[in-house]
Amino acid sequence: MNLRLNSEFGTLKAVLMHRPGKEIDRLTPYNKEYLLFEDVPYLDAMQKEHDFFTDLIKQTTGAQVFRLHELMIQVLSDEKLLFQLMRQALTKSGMTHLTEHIMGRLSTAECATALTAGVKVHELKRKIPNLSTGELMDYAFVIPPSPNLYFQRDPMAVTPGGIIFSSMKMDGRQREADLLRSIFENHPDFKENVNKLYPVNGHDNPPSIEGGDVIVLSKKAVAIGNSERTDEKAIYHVAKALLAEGTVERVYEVHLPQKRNYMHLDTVFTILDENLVLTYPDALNAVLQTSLYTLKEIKDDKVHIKREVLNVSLLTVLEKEIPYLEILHTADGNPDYAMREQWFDGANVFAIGPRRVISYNRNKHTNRALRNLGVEVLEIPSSELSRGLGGPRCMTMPLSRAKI
Ligand SMILES: NC(=[NH2+])NCCC[C@H](N)C(=O)O
Repeated sequence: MNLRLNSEFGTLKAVLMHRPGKEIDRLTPYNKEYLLFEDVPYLDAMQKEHDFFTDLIKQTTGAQVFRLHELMIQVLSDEKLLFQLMRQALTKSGMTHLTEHIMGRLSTAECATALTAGVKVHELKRKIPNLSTGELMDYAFVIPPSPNLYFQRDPMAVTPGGIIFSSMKMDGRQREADLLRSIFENHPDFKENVNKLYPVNGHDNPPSIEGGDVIVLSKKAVAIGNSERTDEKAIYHVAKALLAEGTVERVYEVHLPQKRNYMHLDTVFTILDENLVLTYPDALNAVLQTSLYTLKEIKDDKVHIKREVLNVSLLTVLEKEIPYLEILHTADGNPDYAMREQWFDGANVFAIGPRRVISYNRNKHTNRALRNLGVEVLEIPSSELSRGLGGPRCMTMPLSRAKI
């Protein structure tokens, strides 16, 4: 599989998803904020909604749907890799000395679950009775959970020039990117086809960037949100790698307001076809500053790039890159409904083909506006999935699409 994508809307051929699991049941009213949830979801209903979503993708596109848990089990048979991930997962609680102990007692599938759902002291004691966990209370996490894993969009990004492995900003999501990187760099189906653009080798603590901030504008241009989650230093490094690779000629840095409902660029707009963009109306006014990176020269193996501050709005950038641009506002521009639907990711639909999208059923004003324009809208149930504040695009990591 050629792990490069040259559009946001070519007919979907392969996608990676994660079915929400036990990690969701770790959320409580007290940790939900730290773990970036708005509420405490009901897992059974959430899984049903997610299964509906996955089946719909399979039925309507015939695309191959990879599941994170299965890929994890496949790569974790490599003990060295498992050791590395397990040790890292135990760092926060200061329990790295338990790494081999845990690996010796749990099957590979159980280790995969432990790495995503987390493990509490009392759960571990049931498996390993004479465990020394020092000061840790029975209900403390030995391994913290990763409830945001169903937002597979964020731990990496596939661009026309290769893959960006994220460096997650928020404490509660940091391990997600390492997990994805371990899979893509080791799984036989993928590893030969990874052209890694980021992190740059030798960077121990790379500046943060998250996949939701990366949008392919065209074969030659990529936009990256400078946001609550993505740092301008990361954008600089990614721009340099992308421009040096040669497929992409322009990288835009789009400055977003640092607000929860603008957390990533894909909360503000998505591209549905060669010339159709769905956007939250306020965003076009709020986003007023962009910078453009282009290649200056490559001399003696050194890459030199140029950054120009454009001081133009997001709309101007989109108009420049997308010919005959047609903009559709969420909720058809009605400010009250647009605001409500933006909170539940109205602009964050998932394009499975040109003018063919999957959208939350709750965003009915946006869905109606899309249909009026001739877009095929496939709705998915959204009572529980939406509680993590991410939409259909956030929940998918497309790996292959028909070329545009
Ligand atoms: N690509 C996206 N917009 N992802 C949404 C992620 C939501 C998640 N709860 C977070 O705060 O990180």
